[in-house]
Amino acid sequence: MASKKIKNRGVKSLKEVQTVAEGLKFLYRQKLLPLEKYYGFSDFHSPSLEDADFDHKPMILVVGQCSTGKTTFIRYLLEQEYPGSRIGPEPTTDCFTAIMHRDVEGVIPGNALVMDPNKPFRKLNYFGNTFLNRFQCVHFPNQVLESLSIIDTPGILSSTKKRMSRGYDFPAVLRWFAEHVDLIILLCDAHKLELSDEFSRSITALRGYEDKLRVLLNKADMVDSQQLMRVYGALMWSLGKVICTPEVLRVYIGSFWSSPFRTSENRVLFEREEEDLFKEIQNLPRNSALRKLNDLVKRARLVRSHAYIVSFLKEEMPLFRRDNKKRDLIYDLPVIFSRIQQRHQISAGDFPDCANMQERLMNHDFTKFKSRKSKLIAGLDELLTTDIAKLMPLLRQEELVAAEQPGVQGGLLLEMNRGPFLEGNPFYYSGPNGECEELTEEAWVVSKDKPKYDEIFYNLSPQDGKLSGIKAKDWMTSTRLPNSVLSRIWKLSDVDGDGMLDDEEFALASHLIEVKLEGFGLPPKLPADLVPPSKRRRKTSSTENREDCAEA
Ligand SMILES: Nc1ncnc2c1ncn2[C@@H]1O[C@H](COP(=O)(O)OP(=O)(O)OP(=O)(O)O)[C@@H](O)[C@H]1O
Ligand SMILES: [Ca+2]
Repeated sequence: MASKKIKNRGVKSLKEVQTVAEGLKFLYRQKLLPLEKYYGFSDFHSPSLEDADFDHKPMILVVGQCSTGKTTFIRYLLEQEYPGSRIGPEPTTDCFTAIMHRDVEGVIPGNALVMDPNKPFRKLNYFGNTFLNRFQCVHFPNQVLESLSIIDTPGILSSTKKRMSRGYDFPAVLRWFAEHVDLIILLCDAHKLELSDEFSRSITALRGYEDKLRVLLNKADMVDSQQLMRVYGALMWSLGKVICTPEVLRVYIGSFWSSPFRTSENRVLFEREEEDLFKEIQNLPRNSALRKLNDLVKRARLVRSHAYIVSFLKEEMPLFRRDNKKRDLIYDLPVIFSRIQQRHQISAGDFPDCANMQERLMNHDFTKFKSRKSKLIAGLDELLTTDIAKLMPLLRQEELVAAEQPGVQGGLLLEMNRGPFLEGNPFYYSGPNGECEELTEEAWVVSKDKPKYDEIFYNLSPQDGKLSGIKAKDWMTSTRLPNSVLSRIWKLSDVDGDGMLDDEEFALASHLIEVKLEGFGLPPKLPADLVPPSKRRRKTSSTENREDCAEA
């Protein structure tokens, strides 16, 4: 789905805007940005927003401790390794990597990336050179990436690894990304759940964005059910200490890679979980406008509380003995917070983290703060009370249009709801019209093992030379490969799309399973030399006149 690029059309009032993104940009520039600048919001919280922040495709941030399987998960989702990625038991990823779509493959280093006005990363400049040396964008053609971008991150160090300084504020960078992405996927290792200090600090940085946070309890097939329950409990308890709303956190349990499950014990659970997760990812583009609106409202509320805090501190400063007063004010900040909350009827949730704010305030000269400017605050109140509401009809309209779109396609998401591997839609599969390969002279790669596969095929008692989807599924599931992979194999093997496998299609499926078990990737489309001989056709000028070619 093409992302909508909204040009700055010189909109003068809210009535003129045609899209939600355009409206949000207009409101931001008119009513929020002046306030942010006036009260030095970016010195305390996050840099100001730019047009690219409202236009970009949905983004997913993948975070987690070292070796929890972040890069593996991304490869699984894309069905493709990204250029330069490394996977291994030792800490491997040391860069923040934005994985994006482009027709040509390439890498853009951080310093150049923050110069590009069309990418939403310009403000990362703020985190300095050490960070930029650890930031890059890799781009290549991939169907999933046509509708979303993914951010791979360096592993959060676990307690046993010696803590080394990163040279940049890792939690602050995470927080910046958390603010700008649509979904945060936090991976944890069910097999080795030891949560470190850096983990707690990083999770704290995600506070306020819990609505985007999903936890993946990965490698869950490596432990038995009883241990899994214990790990799940321990995880929720640890997260509960750092995140205020652990009960609403969605945890997906499974093993998110294309290798077979270690045991079949919880297979059905893992499969359902993965299906739910993939559905959520698939729907990201549909919910993108609403998410951007939500984020702007959240930001506006924080800006409002910031304005009250800063102007309060300014007004409290005396002419003399300022240092003492500043110290007292910082010490009293919790009390000041609640006084402002009561006086202006602002909910505590709109306020920044108090300890963080105290730390930041130390480095500021309070006399330089600005006092209250009622006009600016009134504009902001108007934004929150009436302007956003005016965008609602546009939002509904966009949601209706988006609901018609298929959502994210490609990679493992390609075959969602297809083949006999998902409930509710057991055999439906519309054949790939006109995708028959042209007749080639190439031999069928599967031929040499066909007798071996035939034996299994006939043992499964096919009817009229074909194996039903249910029977084929039972057999394919016994390989313990995840359903998402088997579903892809099904799609590739059921060449004529009749929801059944004949002997050749079965041999092809078995061949692909072996390929997968040996650790190779699946082709996105069946290559010519894999198409079963009886399914090979010659392309003629008239489609009706397709002539079946005899077996070689
Ligand atoms: N679902 C899984 N089940 C079992 N092992 C897995 C799973 N996913 C990944 N692994 C293994 O875990 C190790 C770490 O994987 P990977 O490099 O993807 O993790 P990472 O989180 O990206 O690590 P880093 O933080 O170092 O970048 C690899 O050896 C990989 O093969
Ligand atoms: Ca990695």
